[in-house]
Amino acid sequence: MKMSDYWTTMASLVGMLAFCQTILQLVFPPELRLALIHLLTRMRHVFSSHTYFDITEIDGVNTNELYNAVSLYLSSSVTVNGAVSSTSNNTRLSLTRVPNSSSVTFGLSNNDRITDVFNGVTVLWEHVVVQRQVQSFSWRPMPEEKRGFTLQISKRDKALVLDSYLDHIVGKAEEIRRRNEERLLYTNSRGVSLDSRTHPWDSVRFKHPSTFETLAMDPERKKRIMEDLREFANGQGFYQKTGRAWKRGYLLYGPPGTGKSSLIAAMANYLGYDIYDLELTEVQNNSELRKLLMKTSSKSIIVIEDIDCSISLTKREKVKRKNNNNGCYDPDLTNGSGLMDEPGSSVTLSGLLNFTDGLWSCCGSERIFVFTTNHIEKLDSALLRSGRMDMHIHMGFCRFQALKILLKNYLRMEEGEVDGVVLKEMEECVEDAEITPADVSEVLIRNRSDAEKAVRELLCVLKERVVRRRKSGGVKKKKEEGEEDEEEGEEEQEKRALDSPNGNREFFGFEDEKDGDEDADK
Ligand SMILES: Nc1ncnc2c1ncn2[C@@H]1O[C@H](COP(=O)(O)OP(=O)(O)OP(=O)(O)O)[C@@H](O)[C@H]1O
Ligand SMILES: [Mg+2]
Repeated sequence: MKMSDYWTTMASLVGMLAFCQTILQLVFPPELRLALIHLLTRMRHVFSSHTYFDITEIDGVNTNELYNAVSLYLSSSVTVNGAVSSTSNNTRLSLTRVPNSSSVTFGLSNNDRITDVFNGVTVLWEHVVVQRQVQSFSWRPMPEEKRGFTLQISKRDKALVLDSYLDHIVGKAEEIRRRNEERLLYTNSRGVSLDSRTHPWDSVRFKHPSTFETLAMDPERKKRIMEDLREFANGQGFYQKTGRAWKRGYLLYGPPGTGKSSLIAAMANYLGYDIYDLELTEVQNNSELRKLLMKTSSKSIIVIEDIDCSISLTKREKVKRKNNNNGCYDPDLTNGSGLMDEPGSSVTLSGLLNFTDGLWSCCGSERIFVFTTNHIEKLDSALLRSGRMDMHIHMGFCRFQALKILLKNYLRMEEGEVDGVVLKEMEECVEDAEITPADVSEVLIRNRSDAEKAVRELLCVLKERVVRRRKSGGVKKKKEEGEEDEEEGEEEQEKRALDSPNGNREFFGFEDEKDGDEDADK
């Protein structure tokens, strides 16, 4: 018998069995009917070219996590770009909105089907809902309906499901869950009791609109950061294999208004993480800092803004001056700052480094530390040393690529829609103008109802700034260094400072400090 004949015969047999099932439902009493239906279903499955997997909502008495995961997963495959995909037009969708979420999710209605394609294999999902038989007594009341998903997959592709499809579904569902839930912004306040019962962090809903799409930044750098974040979030296996704590540190530096806080918000929105905004000045000592860390959840970003303004670092430098032994100061050998003078009285650099680096940083997992500063040169070399913060990101003045993103954000103007001559002029002067994205935004917001006017005014502002800077000697005639610009210079400077111990001292302002001290003494 030919293969095709074989399958045709099988298909007619399966069809016949299905027909018998329907007849049975009409003719026999319920108990007998149920038993025969079971028998016929089994026979149908034996002769069918497909394998079936049942995923019921309640497994014994416990809720089946896989059911919820499939439900969420299918809700995402139903909506692609807002359009209904991979379902026939007849498919009914149910709409749900979970508490604390602003987004609506689609789901498969009762007894409807949907196809999904994974690694080139098409599978069929059916949402099976049947009425549960009435229970006379139960310790745990069951829902009236018995719900489950049936996955139909070709027998030859069975291994695929067991190997990777279900893992894929669980991973995707987790991602959707995080995306749908609203994120929280936590902050610490002074004097909160840190006993085991109270929560030292206050939280509010975090609804910052900043995303990587709206962030005005060079697209290449943006892409690199996004890849880095994605790799981190998906890197559980890597961190386990290499024996590293599953955490990552970013140092964002640059002038005010260049988007450091906006980048943090974009990171949180991108990964769906909560933010812990740690106010270091409110933390009384290292042990309080440690307790705060212990009460953060995983999948979170722990932020310390303006780290150079933190009291601990200033104190540390004062102690360093007192203890200075011919400039051979090593922040890692001493235990940091004011500790020696005032034990336990304040947060010290070593306490902070333990917080990010030491054993305590590993309680919990999947955490990102972000420090920001306007003055990287004021930071202690111990914080900048390699291995401390994994990525140093310079947020600089607005450049042409970033400017175009801002025009799109605020005026909805694509590159082609702006007058070519004006755009060219902007390109020529934007770097010399040394304008922050915040200042550009301000001009655009002010004139957002009239895009033409906004662009004209922005060009005037840029030109004025260039003229002003030229007068004050801030702009060189023409950059002979070509593209070797200031940003590169700053990063180079940072590297050089770290490489050389003497350079280090200058770069991190140890020389300036003397003046500062003298001022203070006066
Ligand atoms: N790179 C950017 N992309 C998009 N918007 C930006 C960017 N930089 C600044 N802005 C705009 O300027 C405002 C201030 O930016 P933001 O608070 O992120 O700057 P910052 O670098 O954190 O400043 P500070 O050092 O003062 O904390 C933001 O609300 C945002 O609208
Ligand atoms: Mg900020």
